Amino acid sequence: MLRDPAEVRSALAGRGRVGFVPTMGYLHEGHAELIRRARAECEMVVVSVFVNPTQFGPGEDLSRYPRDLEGDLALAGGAGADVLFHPEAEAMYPPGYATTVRVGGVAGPLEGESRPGHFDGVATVVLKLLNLVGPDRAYFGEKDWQQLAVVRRMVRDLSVPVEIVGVPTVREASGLALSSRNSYLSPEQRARASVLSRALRAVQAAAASGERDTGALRQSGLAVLAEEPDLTVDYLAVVDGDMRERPAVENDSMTRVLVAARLFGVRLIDNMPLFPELEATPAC
Ligand SMILES: Nc1ncnc2c1ncn2[C@@H]1O[C@H](COP(=O)(O)OP(=O)(O)OP(=O)(O)O)[C@@H](O)[C@H]1O
Ligand SMILES: CC(C)(CO)[C@@H](O)C(=O)[O-]
Ligand code: BAL
Repeated sequence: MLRDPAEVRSALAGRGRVGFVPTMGYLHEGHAELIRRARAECEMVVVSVFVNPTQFGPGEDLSRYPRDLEGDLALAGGAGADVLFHPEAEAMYPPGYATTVRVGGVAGPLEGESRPGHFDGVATVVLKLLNLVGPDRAYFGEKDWQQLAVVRRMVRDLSVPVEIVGVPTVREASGLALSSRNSYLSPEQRARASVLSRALRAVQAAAASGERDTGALRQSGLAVLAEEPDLTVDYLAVVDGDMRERPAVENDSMTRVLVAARLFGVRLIDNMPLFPELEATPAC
């Protein structure tokens, strides 16, 4: 394990192609899938575990975010990581730190509206981590679809020399997307949280039966979410590859349905392609 940001690059120098998996820890099988993909494609695999304070808003769950460094070391190593990078917040943001990366466009709607400043924190820490590690490829989960779009935009706009790889969402048998925040839920609550993926599938089914009106597609998902009395919808949106909602959807592999909702006080997000049969991992 490495803790000093100044040491990471030198530890990797001359060791071949580097794959990087940035995380906030409390690793699960979703993270393991990213690490295995990196292991299959790169000579060196670096996983970072850093609960980045700048991407949490006031009143969000920074102080109670789950942590388990021993478990993370075991899971990351088991999935094929060579190095676990776990910096201190003070080392990443030393006194006097005064720079923020702000992505426009794709970062604006949805999570951008619900969590003001969130993507500034994500973009800033991801750029710092990419600069510190210097990977050839960096792996991000499709579970955070908008985050993946924000990172791709930033990397293109700032000419960061890295290939961004998106990895499909790993789910429980119930359909629930794996997420560190699922640990806030009891087993019974977790079973009920599968309502999110059922809502997304209902939207897919409506599209498969020919519906193209965005409002009607949304309604088919909202109707499923309404079956769960303890759920508050934050958003359910059908968007294009630029995260824009349009009156009618196009039969495009980048058309996506995204949902965010609060269930038993826990904020969960998920997404699926509207036309799964067209799904193609977008080129870097
Ligand atoms: N179920 C999953 N399948 C694939 N990738 C995932 C999954 N869950 C998380 N990831 C990816 O792992 C990386 C690190 O995510 P993070 O550490 O925030 O985990 P998380 O489970 O998404 O946590 P949170 O509950 O805070 O959203 C991100 O690129 C994220 O998209
Ligand atoms: C990309 C990331 C590690 C930045 O802190 C975080 O947003 C996450 O875990 O998805
Ligand atoms: N996986 C997204 C990180 C966050 O919610 O802050």
